[in-house]
Amino acid sequence: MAATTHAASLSFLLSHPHPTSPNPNPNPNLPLRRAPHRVRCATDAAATRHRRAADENIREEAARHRAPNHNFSAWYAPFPPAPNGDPDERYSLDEIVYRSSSGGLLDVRHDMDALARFPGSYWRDLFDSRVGRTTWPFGSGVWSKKEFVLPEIDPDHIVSLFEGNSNLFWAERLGRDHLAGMNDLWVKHCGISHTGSFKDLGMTVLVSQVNRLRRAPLSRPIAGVGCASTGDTSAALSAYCAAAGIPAIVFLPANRISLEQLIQPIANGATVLSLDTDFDGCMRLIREVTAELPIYLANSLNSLRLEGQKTAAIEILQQFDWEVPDWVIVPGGNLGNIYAFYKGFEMCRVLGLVDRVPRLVCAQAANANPLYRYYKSGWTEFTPQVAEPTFASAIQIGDPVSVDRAVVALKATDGIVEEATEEELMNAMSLADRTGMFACPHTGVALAALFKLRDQRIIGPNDRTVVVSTAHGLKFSQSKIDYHDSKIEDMACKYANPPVSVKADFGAVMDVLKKRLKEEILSINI
Ligand SMILES: Cc1ncc(COP(=O)(O)O)c(C=O)c1O
Ligand SMILES: N[C@@H](CCOP(=O)(O)O)C(=O)O
Repeated sequence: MAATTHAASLSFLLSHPHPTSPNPNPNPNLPLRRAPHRVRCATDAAATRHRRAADENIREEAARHRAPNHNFSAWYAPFPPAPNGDPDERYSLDEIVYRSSSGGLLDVRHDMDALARFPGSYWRDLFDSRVGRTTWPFGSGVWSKKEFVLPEIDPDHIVSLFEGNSNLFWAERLGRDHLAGMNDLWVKHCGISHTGSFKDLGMTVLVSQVNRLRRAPLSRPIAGVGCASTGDTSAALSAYCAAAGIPAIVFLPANRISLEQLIQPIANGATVLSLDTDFDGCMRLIREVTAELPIYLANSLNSLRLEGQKTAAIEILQQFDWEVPDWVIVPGGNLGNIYAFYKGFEMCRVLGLVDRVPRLVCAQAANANPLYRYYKSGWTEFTPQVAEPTFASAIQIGDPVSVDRAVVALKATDGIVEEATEEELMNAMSLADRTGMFACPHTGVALAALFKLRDQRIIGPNDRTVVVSTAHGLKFSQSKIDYHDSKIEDMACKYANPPVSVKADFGAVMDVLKKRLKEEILSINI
């Protein structure tokens, strides 16, 4: 352990150090300047003022435009700080460590004093100036917030697939017609992403740090990166490792993930172990294996992942022009993401980008609801469970590693935990699809929680509410096929919309359409 003499000062959990001197140094990243040594003709110069030379790639260009070092830094510290523990316990991010000396979780802490030397308006403007560009690495929604994520990493070590910057969808019809006139309902589509889930946000950070560790001068002996997965972490890990040329090893519970998820690591060249156990069993095994072999652990037990995932929260604020929504609803499984959202919102509050944080709701499948039960016990008793199968298969987790992180997030935001039965989550997903989405069952869990909280009038009609969609619906097409085939035992499948088989004959087709469109046709008097 690299204990230092510094107090583990200003964590973001402490109260807000007021932003002091504006000191907004000119943004080092924009506009891009041409290399002085490259000569272009005068007519070309105006048109291509912002373009790099043809023989230079965007990494090389970024290397020429190195941002000044403001001494921003980050390190690992125990989570939560142990009351009787060593207040100076901290570890460099270049160490390979997943647990504190007492065996607890770790958290990435930032030097908030250094960041707070710039006012909130500086950070808002800087982040806004980077959106939607191709500048390395800031074109990524994660790395556009690099100073809040991994401030010290060299851009040349970053492994990015330009993740983030995901769509924030105004769910106009779902809110108005199906949620008693909600007019400010939004869905943050984190699943419209490179590998089809929000895991890309964390994986770019983790794999970038591994890339840094493996390369000179650190040259750490890391043979590969491994994870246990319900299908999305494995897809993201495999893609980022393949992009960086690093071996990936994934442990999957046999027959419990979708075909679309399974094919992703196979296609990306990962070593795929299909194990005859559930996710919690895979998690136990990967922890044992990474303790024995030089394989770096990529699950969210590793707090680096959450640094990337928290940028989705910052992005939501940015998309609302730095206005804070009232509610954010997140489906929860291993429970890293709910904490990541809290961390992103809280960091923006502490640094003065916004003045409050939203209330968080964690939504669980009733078949895999250890957090919900804990919440209902008044946070008195946490009991891990053997999670039952659920259509929201990526959250079939009974012993979540980040349960303590989730509790901190929920307590600090006056949060709520809700659950959804299989029928509730499939109906919520299918109803959302009928209003133009193509949601995954996990998003269905979050939507079902919204329906309940709206019914109970806990969420009001004008509350600005964001539902976090965590994966792309196309990854879970079999569940939709079963639903629309009404093939699910004990489920009415009330929004099923099976295709109609019709003879290829004009009269037969007309009969079907007249029957189907009867009311619409009558209303326009054809
Ligand atoms: C699609 C999807 N949604 C939600 C979750 C829950 O995220 P977390 O495990 O961070 O709670 C996961 C993974 O667990 C997931 O893959
Ligand atoms: N849904 C996850 C489960 C593992 O979660 P992690 O965030 O701890 O990696 C998956 O897709 O594997």
